[in-house]
Amino acid sequence: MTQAPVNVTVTGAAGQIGYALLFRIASGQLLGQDTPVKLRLLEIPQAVKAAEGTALELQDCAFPLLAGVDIFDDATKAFDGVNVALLVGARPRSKGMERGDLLEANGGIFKPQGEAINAGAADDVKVLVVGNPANTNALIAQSHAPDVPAERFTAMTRLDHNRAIAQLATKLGVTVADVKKLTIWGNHSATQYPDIFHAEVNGKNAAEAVNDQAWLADEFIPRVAKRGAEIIEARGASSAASAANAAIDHVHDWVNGTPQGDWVSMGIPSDGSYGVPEGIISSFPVTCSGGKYEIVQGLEIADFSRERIDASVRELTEERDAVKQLGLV
Ligand SMILES: NC(=O)C1=CN([C@@H]2O[C@H](COP(=O)(O)OP(=O)(O)OC[C@H]3O[C@@H](n4cnc5c(N)ncnc54)[C@H](O)[C@@H]3O)[C@@H](O)[C@H]2O)C=CC1
Ligand SMILES: O=C([O-])CC(=O)C(=O)O
Repeated sequence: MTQAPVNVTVTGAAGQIGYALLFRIASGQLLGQDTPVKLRLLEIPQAVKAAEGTALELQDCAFPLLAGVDIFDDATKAFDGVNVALLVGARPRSKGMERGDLLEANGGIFKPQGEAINAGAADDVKVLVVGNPANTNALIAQSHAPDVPAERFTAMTRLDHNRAIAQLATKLGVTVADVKKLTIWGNHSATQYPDIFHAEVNGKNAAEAVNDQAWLADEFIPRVAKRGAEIIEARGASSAASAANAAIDHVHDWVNGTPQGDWVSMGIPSDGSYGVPEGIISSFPVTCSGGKYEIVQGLEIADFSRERIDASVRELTEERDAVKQLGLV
């Protein structure tokens, strides 16, 4: 081992994404093969026993990079000294629950977690919110962590990004490695906009290579945007391994950088770029280097894209206004 362990806190550790995520973090796929990790698992009291079971299995893997596993049911303790926080545990929508109820229930989770991050996180903390509604949950946590730089709070749209790359590669009969510069704009919801107009396939413009507006508007965009529902319908449970994979990709690239000539999609606090209101946590094309991300600037946005970006951003501002009314931000 070449350095001190990095503290990685995972909330909802006993859930299905947690189970797919923890082993990959412990094996070095999150931060790299030179970086030992200490896992700090946060669960609600009823699920601590299940988290303990997962910890036994982590031990049984004898991962050389795993420097320890601690389990908590108290957010303040779980986030003490955290360098990378993966906020996965969230309140799912139950039958008859209105959107406002869902936002309020999640406020009860992400407000205290934001406060705990503010109180105890390491100076270099990076936060990824996976639990839905991810963008607005990230906004809630961020607004309760005034001492942490706002840009450290991010929301996951990497699963949407990866889904879009895979659909595009299938359509064009190329490999996923041939597809670059795809963008997810907006919310991690059915209003998100997967944009292929700046994407490249083997160096050629992807929209020109597709040359099929009907496929783009009526198949590709809705398929990517509603893929979560398609998985639930097929599997009887929501995406777990692919969500964990995307969380690994998101943090890995944030920490280690994006490859030259490509970019990724991250839900990040808007700086006003591309007409997205400052402060809301919306998905943008970004490049990462030296542990920081930067929005890709200067992309031309035609009317087709503008309408769709605006619709998703409108939903995000409505969510922000709703949590504002609830006193959560
Ligand atoms: N952003 C994205 O692309 C995706 C987001 N998701 C979301 O990720 C979240 C987790 O999904 P799953 O693991 O499948 O759910 P799950 O229900 O299997 O697990 C959630 C876990 O969170 C725990 N939890 C609840 N409240 C908590 C709290 N206050 N502190 C700590 N832990 C808490 C629960 O006990 C449970 O073990 C859901 O909100 C889901 O909608 C899922 C797929 C993709
Ligand atoms: O829809 C869900 O609950 C899970 C999700 O976010 C996704 O698969 O994109």
